Amino acid sequence: MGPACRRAIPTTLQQKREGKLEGWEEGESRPPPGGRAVGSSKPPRRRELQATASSGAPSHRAARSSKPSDLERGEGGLNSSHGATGSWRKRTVPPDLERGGGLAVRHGSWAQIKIAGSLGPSPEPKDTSLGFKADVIHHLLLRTLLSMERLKSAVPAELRQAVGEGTAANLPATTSRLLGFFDGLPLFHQIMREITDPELALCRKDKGRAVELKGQGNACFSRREFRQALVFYSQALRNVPINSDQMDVNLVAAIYVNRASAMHAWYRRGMVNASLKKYSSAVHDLESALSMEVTTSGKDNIKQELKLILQKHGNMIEAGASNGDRKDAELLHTGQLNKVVLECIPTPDKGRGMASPNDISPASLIHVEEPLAALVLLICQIKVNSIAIVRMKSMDRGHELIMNGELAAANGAALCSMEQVRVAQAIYISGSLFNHSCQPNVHAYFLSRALVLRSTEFIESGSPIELSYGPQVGEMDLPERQRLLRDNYYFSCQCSSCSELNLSDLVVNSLRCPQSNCLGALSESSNYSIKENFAHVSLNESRVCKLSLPDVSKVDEDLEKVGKSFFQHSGICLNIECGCCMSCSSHVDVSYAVARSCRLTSKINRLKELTVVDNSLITGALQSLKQLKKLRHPYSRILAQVEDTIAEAFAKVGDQEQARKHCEASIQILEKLYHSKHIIIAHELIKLVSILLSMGDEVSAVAAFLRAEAIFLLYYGSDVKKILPYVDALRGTISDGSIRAP
Ligand SMILES: C[S@@+](CC[C@H](N)C(=O)[O-])C[C@H]1O[C@@H](n2cnc3c(N)ncnc32)[C@H](O)[C@@H]1O
Repeated sequence: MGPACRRAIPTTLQQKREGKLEGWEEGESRPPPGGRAVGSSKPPRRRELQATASSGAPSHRAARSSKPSDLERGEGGLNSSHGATGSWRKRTVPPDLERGGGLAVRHGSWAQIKIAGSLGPSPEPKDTSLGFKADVIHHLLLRTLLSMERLKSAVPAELRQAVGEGTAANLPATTSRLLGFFDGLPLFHQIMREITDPELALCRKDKGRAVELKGQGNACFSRREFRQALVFYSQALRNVPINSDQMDVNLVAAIYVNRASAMHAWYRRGMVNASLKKYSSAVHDLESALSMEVTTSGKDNIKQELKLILQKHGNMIEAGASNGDRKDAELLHTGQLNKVVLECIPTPDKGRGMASPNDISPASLIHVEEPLAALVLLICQIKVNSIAIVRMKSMDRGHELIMNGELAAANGAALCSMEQVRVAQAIYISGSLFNHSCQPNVHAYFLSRALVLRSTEFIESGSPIELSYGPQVGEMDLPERQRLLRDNYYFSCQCSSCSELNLSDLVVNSLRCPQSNCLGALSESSNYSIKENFAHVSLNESRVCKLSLPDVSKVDEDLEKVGKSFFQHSGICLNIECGCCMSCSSHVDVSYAVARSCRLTSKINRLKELTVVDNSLITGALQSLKQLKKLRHPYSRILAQVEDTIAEAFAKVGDQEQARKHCEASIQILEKLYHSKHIIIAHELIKLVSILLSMGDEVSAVAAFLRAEAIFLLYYGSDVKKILPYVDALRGTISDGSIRAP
């Protein structure tokens, strides 16, 4: 089914539609959500679309239904006209169709397929040139048109217009023309054969079963399980009797329309989400819609909507709003207008720290502070209570190409790698009251020398507000973080990631279990001794720290698979030495595995040093990758890095399909090590965008870009333009459609 078209409907016709039809027919006692109880005098529900209207969404969007019409008898559903106020409305039926069974087709819009099966006394069924009773023809046509968009898009524009603008007076003429057209269309006959084939459609019918399946479909729809709803509706159609003697016209129509609604739910939900400024959700829904869409015109419409979302998103940044969630955006607004209240509070194990008496929404501006100017020292050695001023530096020409609008021409050769470089060290009086966390909830960056802090997640009132002094979970394992903090800042980290077992630390530098079906991790250097509900971590002989073990009922599936022993043996003493699987206790020779892994990694990394890469080098690197995967844990950082290196090499030789595959593999690992909204994922997604654009896959590029942008906004808010100007340039390029495959 194609998405609702964005075409304006002439006012007079629209007015006719809006004014004409009354009366919801008896039928469904419990329509799917938002569909109004048929026959009820209550106004239809407004929940989602009211929100749409109040968010100032364009009216053509507000007018679309996000519910199944379950109109059953031909008049439920929504009018897809411009100028709607965003409330639910009855679907109106053009006057020309009120006389009996009939249909009108408007290109590109499922919602505009009108069914008027029982609006008035049906005329006597007429035999047609096809030899079917007229009512059967109509419903077979309906079935055809609803389930096979191909047929709909085959109708010439002129005929579509004639049908669309038809009046009661010329109904016989227009429907005859339509039938005449279909009669001469081989595709139509093929579809008719399929529909009337007893094997496929007309035998083994059971109306009771069809009703039951339709009910199950509706129940799924109510729960928003659209895929399953679709399955039930399709099964219902297979069971419903379709012949002139037994066919329950209304039942057939209802199932088709509900099925169409289920198929279309993603699209409509995407539109509603877009109107609510939930851009990430909107992109997800539209991608689902795109994957189900079979027609080129429908796909084009969805792609068009994706681009529009991108533009809207851009406007939102202009307005200073940040992430894609409406609630967050509202909270952010408050947060920005009324500066977040901060309190310096005592903490149990880190001295003083910062918190707020209020909840803080993601991307809120927490703090801005100029340094004590006299004490700004270039790359000075003073570390305690001073903060390193860092800048993001491009490591290749990718960003420059974006800014110049030349990314596509570069054919993915430059992948927009970024690195952080320290340019100065300074003292910030209030800034130095923020404690460190290896999984911070605040991101620190600099506008010139001013320190800016922004929340990257929701922070509950009273919770510690902490930034990272450098080391972070995902980037390095626990012993390394502890060492760095001790060496540079002279404290032993007590943050939550250094106090409780977490997945990332177990896998980041790990070897893989030799048992092929085991996801267990093997540390190459740390030993764990489990006593009661704690794991004591040591490196060689020296103690690193003590971790509490999370409740097994609360740990995620991955952590349980990776470190089963931690949970199975809680309460008793157990040692897990390095080289021993944390899940099944299998052993590997650590020194051999590590040495071989190093050799393989450096072979692959040679690709990075070469400006010209040839295919034989890549083939060698792929072989090394294969071997490396046998040694390293699938979520290990080394694998993420080499996947990234190989992606870049493939991009350089112009094999974008392979570049994409490896870039995506790298992102998947990084999502395990960090989290899906970490800024490192955003930088990787920009590389992916560059690859996708080189492939000419604009739709996927837009989706990846939106994800990246949402993360950047979380970290930099409206400052993203100043810190990462290429993001804005890239958005402009994508949304004005100027990038084409080279
Ligand atoms: C920049 S100051 C932060 C404010 C400090 N807590 C205070 O009371 O003034 C850095 C010091 O705070 C403590 N600290 C900060 N983060 C910590 C952490 N994650 N674990 C333990 N101590 C921490 C350490 O003593 C560190 O040297």
